[in-house]
Amino acid sequence: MRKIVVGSRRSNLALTQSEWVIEQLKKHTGDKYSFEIKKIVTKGDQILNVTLSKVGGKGLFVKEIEKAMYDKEIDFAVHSMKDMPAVMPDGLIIGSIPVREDHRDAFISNDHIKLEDLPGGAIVGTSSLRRGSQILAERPDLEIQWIRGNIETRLRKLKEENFDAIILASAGMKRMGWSEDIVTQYLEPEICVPAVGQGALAIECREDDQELLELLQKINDQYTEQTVTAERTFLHLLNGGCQVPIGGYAYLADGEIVLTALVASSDGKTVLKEVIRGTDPVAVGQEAAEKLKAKGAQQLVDQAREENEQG
Ligand SMILES: NCc1[nH]cc(CCC(=O)O)c1CC(=O)O
Repeated sequence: MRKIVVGSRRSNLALTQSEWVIEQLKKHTGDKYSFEIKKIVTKGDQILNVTLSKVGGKGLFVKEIEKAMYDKEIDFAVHSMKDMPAVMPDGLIIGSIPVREDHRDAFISNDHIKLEDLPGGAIVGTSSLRRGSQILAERPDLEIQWIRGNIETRLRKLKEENFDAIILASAGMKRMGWSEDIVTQYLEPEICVPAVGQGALAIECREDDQELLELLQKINDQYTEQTVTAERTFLHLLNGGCQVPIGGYAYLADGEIVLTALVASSDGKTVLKEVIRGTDPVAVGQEAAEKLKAKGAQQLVDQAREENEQG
């Protein structure tokens, strides 16, 4: 019997996701394998009081985990797809993309007041440029304030601090089994295009671990893989990092991928959006990037990067 060690961040969401993946795998393994979770503290978990986009973005949550994988202290790790960098480091691959949870953002307000009914000047907490921008595009009279911390911390801050509403990923809420009584409304992509990969998981492992790769493929979901590939191709070609509001969401309809891609300014005054259809996920992602660049997306990305570098 092989013992498979799963590296996980120590947040409740990360642990829940790792446990969920182990449960799915166990349906295919019988007692051929045993599983153990090893908790790993990442840099991103340590600096929770700084704006994420200012300290280095997505890589923050995955570096330590990848080192443990190279050192063979762990065999695989479960990440939220939206926290994954566009390009994988040498020797590691995404060995499996399981079926996606809810892709939408969840709007959560005190007293369950809907987004359209919030009074002018109401304060919405988010640390996501993408969410802030799209909320302001819809409701320019609201105020966006940065809020940080894991899901539990943000929900506590909504109650205890001066926020009228916050926005979280539905997927995180649902995975924790909390959504029903807490969420005020789910924001459809027409209102708020989700983060690329939102709701999906990425299982990362060593590329030469054939035995594990074979096992992980059993819980790979083709639909999710194709749609996420379209989204990630777009993100990669825009090369925006965390510094500019970018969103992307794809679904399949009549055998075609339908990708909605968005690049915007942080104040929500400029919103560039394209809907692209096609059968090849990579081609769809490429076309979305090209069309948005033709509309001026690259200038938005470059402008945001300059502002960020100036402090
Ligand atoms: N930004 C952090 C993050 N990364 C992944 C999730 C959970 C949802 C998912 O799997 O996409 C969250 C929380 C959130 O955005 O509210």
